Amino acid sequence: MKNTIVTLQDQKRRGEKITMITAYDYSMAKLLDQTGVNCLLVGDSLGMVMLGYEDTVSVTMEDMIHHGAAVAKGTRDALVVVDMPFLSYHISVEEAVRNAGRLMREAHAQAVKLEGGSSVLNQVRAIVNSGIPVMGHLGLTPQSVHAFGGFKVQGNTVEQAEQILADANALEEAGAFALVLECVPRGLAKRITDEIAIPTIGIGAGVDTDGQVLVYQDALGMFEGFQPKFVKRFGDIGTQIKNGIMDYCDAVKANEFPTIEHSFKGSQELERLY
Ligand SMILES: Nc1nc(=O)c2c([nH]1)NC[C@@H]1CN(c3ccc(C(=O)N[C@@H](CCC(=O)O)C(=O)O)cc3)CN21
Ligand SMILES: CC(C)C(=O)C(=O)O
Ligand SMILES: [Mg+2]
Repeated sequence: MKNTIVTLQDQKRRGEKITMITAYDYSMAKLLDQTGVNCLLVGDSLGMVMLGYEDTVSVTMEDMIHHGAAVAKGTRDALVVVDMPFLSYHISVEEAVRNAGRLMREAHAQAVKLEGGSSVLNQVRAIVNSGIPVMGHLGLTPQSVHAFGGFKVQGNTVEQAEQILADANALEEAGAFALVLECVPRGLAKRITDEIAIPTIGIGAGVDTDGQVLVYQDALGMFEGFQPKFVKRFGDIGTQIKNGIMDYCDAVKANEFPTIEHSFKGSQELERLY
C-alpha cells in the first residue's frame, strides 16, 4: 500500500514504528520497496557511499535529481524523500523553494528533507506553503561537518540539548511533517519524541524515536569506509558480492562459463557456414 506523509503520522499516533532506509538507484529501490519499508530516503550520503567523497558537502542538486529520479522510478509503495544538498536552501528563501520544487518535479520526490533548525525556519515555512512536505533533520547534520569539527554526537551539553529541543518544536511549528534525529543522546531523543506531535526518525538516537533510518550499505555490510557505533549489520552482502564475482572470474578462466546454454545458435543458413 502506498505510504504517504499522513500514514507516517498515523503510525506515530498508533505507536507503530516507522521504517526508513536509504536508496540511490532504480534496481535497489525496487528491491527495497518490496520489503514493505515505509520510507525510502535518497540521502545526500550518496556522496560518500555512491561517489566516494569524504563528506556530503560536494553533493549537488544535479546529483540528487539524477539519483532521486532513478529511485522514484523503482518505487511503488514507499514514501520517497529526497535530501536537499548543501547550499541549495541557504542562500535565500526563493532559491530554497525553487530547489525543493526541482526535487519534486524532476526527481519525482514526495517530500524533501533539509538540515538545521532556527536558521532554516523561513525556508521550511515557504517550502511547506508551496505544497511540498518537509522533513527536518537535527543533531549531527553532516552538511555542517566542518563547523562541528567531525562527525560527532551532538547535544551533549545542557545548552546544546535545549537548543535542539527548541529547534524540534520550531520545525513542527513551521510545518515540518517529520524529523530525523541523528547522533544525539537517547534521553534527548525521547524527550523530543514525547514533546512533539510529528514523528521522529532516529539514527544513532536510541530506541525511543518513532522510527529508525540507516544507510543500506551500512545495514547490509556493503560499505568498508567506516562503521559508526549506531550501525547494526543485518546482512553481509559485501562478502556475497565478492564471492559471487570471484566465482564468475574463476568460471571464465576455467572455460566453465559460458556454456552452450548461454550461447545463441545461428540460423539454419549460418549453421551450414559456421
Ligand atoms: N555510510 C554512511 N553511513 C552514515 O550513517 C552516514 C554516511 N555514510 N554519510 C553521511 C552521514 C555521516 N554520518 C556519520 C559518519 C560517521 C560517524 C561516526 O564515526 N561517529 C562516531 C562518533 C564520534 C564521536 O561522537 O566522537 C561513532 O563512533 O559512531 C557518525 C555519523 C552519518 N551519515
Ligand atoms: C543518514 C540520513 C538521515 C541522511 O540524511 C542521509 O542518508 O543522507
Ligand atoms: Mg542526508
